[in-house]
Amino acid sequence: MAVSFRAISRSSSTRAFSCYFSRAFSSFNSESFLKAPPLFSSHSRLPLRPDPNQHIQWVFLGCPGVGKGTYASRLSNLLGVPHIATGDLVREELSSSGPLSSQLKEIVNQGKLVSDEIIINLLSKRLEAGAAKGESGFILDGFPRTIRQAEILEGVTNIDLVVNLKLREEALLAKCLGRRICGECGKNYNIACIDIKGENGKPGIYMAPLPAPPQCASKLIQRSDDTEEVVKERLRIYNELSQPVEDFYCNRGKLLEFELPGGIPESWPKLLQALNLEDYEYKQSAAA
Ligand SMILES: Nc1ncnc2c1ncn2[C@@H]1O[C@H](COP(=O)(O)OP(=O)(O)O)[C@@H](O)[C@H]1O
Repeated sequence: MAVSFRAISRSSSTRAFSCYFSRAFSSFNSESFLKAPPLFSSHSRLPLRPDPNQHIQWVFLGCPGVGKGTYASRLSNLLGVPHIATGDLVREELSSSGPLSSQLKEIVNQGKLVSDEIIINLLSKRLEAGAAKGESGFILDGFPRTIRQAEILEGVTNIDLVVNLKLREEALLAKCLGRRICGECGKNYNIACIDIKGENGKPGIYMAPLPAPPQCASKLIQRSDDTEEVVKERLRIYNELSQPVEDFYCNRGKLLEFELPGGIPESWPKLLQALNLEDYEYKQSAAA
């Protein structure tokens, strides 16, 4: 099935982009963009076991530091679909010696967004590579971030579900500043201990640090854009651009809002419950 770009050629503002994306996606095998019914039904009370044949096209939205990567990656393991984070694609490009590298470095280190054109080019290459390996479905993390990206995505495929992760503003900065990554295996850890007291009817929130195991502890690095000044700019830009994207998916009945009640032990079971999913391995290890 060929990807049709007609749907995104409705206005002159999107026409230029549709031409660009016709080229960007021209060799892309649209198998990875086939529509499939959602995995869960909000009316069903039965917990669903992940079905390996199920095609999933989900998006994770949320502020920098909210934990999109953590939860999207856990769900991707559970559901057997790739977790595709546009931030990772940007960082891979940054660490390469490709022509885009120095241009991207300046943008990312200022906390600004990369152009829609560059980001979709990186994403379409990643999807093409995945389709060539037989990947099917995806959980997108960090895309779309602008209304234009959302419109373009909607024009080329059907997104089944958009999960909007939310966390108290006070915790976001601390979480970004505490983030550490293993330079070898790429796993994320966090040294911040967040303990916000409840006030004015708002519940408190406690998020324990996520320490690195011994094999990663000596190899921890901090992202160059996780400095206070840059994180504040990323949060400002996110807050400025996110509302129209949330409205876009809300109007289409695809948005699931999820307020994180705490760290992973509190949030993961509740998120699964909201998605009507069960993680049998996690249940067993938690009960042990
Ligand atoms: N969809 C996107 N559109 C534009 N730029 C993006 C997008 N996704 C990632 N980037 C760039 O990569 C950087 C890192 O992204 P990410 O790891 O998702 O960080 P964050 O913690 O800010 O959500 C962003 O600050 C931005 O420069």
